[in-house]
Amino acid sequence: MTELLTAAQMRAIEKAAIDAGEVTGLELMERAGQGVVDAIFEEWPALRRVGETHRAVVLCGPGNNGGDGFVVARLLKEAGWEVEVFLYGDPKKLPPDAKVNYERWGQTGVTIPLSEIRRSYYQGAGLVIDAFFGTGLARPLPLECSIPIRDAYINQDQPNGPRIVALDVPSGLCADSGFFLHDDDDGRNWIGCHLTVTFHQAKLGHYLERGLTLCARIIKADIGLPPIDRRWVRGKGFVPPLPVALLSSDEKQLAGLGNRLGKAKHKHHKYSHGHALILSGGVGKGGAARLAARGALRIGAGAVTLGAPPAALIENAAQLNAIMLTAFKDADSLTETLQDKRINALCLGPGLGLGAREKELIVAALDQRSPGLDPGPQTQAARRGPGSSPGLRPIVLDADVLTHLAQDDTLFGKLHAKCILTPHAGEFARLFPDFAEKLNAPATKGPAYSKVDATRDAAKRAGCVVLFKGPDTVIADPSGRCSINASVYERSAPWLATAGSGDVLAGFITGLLARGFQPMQAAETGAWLHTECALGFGPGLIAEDIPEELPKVFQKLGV
Ligand SMILES: NC(=O)C1=CN([C@@H]2O[C@H](COP(=O)(O)OP(=O)(O)OC[C@H]3O[C@@H](n4cnc5c(N)ncnc54)[C@H](OP(=O)(O)O)[C@@H]3O)[C@@H](O)[C@H]2O)[C@@H](O)CC1
Ligand SMILES: Nc1ncnc2c1ncn2[C@@H]1O[C@H](COP(=O)(O)OP(=O)(O)O)[C@@H](O)[C@H]1O
Ligand SMILES: [K+]
Repeated sequence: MTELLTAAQMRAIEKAAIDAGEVTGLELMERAGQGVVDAIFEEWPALRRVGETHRAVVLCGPGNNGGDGFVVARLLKEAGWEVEVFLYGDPKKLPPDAKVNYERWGQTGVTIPLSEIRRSYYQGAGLVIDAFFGTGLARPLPLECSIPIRDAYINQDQPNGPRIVALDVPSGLCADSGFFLHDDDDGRNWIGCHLTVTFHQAKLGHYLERGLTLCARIIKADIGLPPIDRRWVRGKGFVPPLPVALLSSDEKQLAGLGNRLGKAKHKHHKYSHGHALILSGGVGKGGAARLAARGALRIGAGAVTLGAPPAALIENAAQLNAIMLTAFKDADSLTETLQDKRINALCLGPGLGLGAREKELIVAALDQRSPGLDPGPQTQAARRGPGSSPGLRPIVLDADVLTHLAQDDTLFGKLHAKCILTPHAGEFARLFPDFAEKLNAPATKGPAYSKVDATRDAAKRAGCVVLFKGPDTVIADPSGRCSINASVYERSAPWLATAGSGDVLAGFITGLLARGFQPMQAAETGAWLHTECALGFGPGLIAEDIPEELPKVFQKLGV
């Protein structure tokens, strides 16, 4: 699984390798620069053609990101390019490795102070290298630096305008949060690029917030560092928190998922695949719950029952076939239904309603204890896992339930380790106003408080898994385990932002819980499959299409 790193984790990995004598900082910088040049030629093979004049403008900053820029300048020059290098800052103050590369570059070319750059420099340039700031950005991007990048961006519209390549991160972007650091609204955030080449591992900021649009495309250059060492993570002092997993489509992850999803195959009857109960709202309000129910059934729950108020039974009966239907007059009837130990996962929220009856239903669902509860097919794993609390049913809490929880501290206090909260940004802000305020405050200093921080804090406070939706869906549990399901780059599916899509996601997760998945695993797998369905269907997708795409995704996974 791909791990996303913070700037501090990246520095710690680098330091450990250097301290162990495995590599020097200078070697890492050389490999970084070489990795960038290789990535550029791979991305745009025409730039490699010999016998043609190619020109590059390299914009260097005062730290090691600038040092990488000097290496790129030298290597391009060695490949026959005309190269102009500009430096923001005082060359005498460059850190040691960057200074060595500044001097090496000085043997073949000149370095011009950034203050002398003019728009005309971009004319005829095939490449602009943004090496102002990387993981060390601590304050907003100086205007002096953002203007040249903006000018390059303007020039890109000219015939043969330059391709802009960001080293590590587009300068100005906080590598931990994906926020653009700024202290006012003066247009500094006019940055962007065509390609971001990062080193060793991608950083959190590439997959969060503005990073999703500013990085354009990410290539990871291998600079020969070892993977993050688990012992450091467990040992005292090593840059906690844990690295964040990126839910991607790499082969290892696909094989693991296929394996897990395929596990229930050989069970004997429908109830050994679990039984999910989804509560619906009143008359005319059942669509969201029906979408969730369809999602739960398609994802493999053996049986799915929709619980509706008596007045809404006929309306639901007219629309459901494989999904069973039952009436809940009040909380007592829910408690009675929950005597059925085969019901092993619940979903409350989509279209449920905001009245007193619904609140009582939530209390009944959260309070229920059933000592003989069937934990589902993956019994052993479920018993061992952190969310295992015998007798408690896993519950997905979405939509209206999140509003109830935001309004009532007692209700919030009833959350337990088998709950999963699935807020979108608005719901998150109602539920966790203090974390949302920190998250939405202007990001002026690096590292800025991120969506990962907010989701981890929320999971800790709630004592359960929180899945914070968006194109960058962040999932965390109270222990700090965290992952991102990012619908960007090769997994971009903006058409997933369609009415009812979140209800289907809630249903997917509920169905996986019924199948015995642990809460964190159910949330991660549900979110990943949700995006895969959208990718498989393509534009034009409506919420009803999402569950119907699952069989094809399963086929691809070999389930
Ligand atoms: N880690 C690794 O394994 C490898 C890392 N490598 C490369 O190193 C990069 C990280 O280098 P880095 O730590 O020197 O930070 P970088 O981003 O160049 O900037 C720091 C400088 O900028 C300054 N400064 C900050 N904000 C500012 C602002 N707004 N306005 C003005 N100044 C500001 C800050 O000054 P200070 O805050 O101390 O005053 C400091 O002088 C990384 O992204 C990658 O490209 C590779 O070589 C391969 C291996
Ligand atoms: N730009 C986007 N790209 C990909 N997925 C998105 C995007 N915007 C939202 N989503 C996803 O779409 C779903 C929307 O859910 P939600 O906001 O609850 O909508 P609804 O209430 O209409 O179902 C979530 O799973 C979210 O992660
Ligand atoms: K940069």
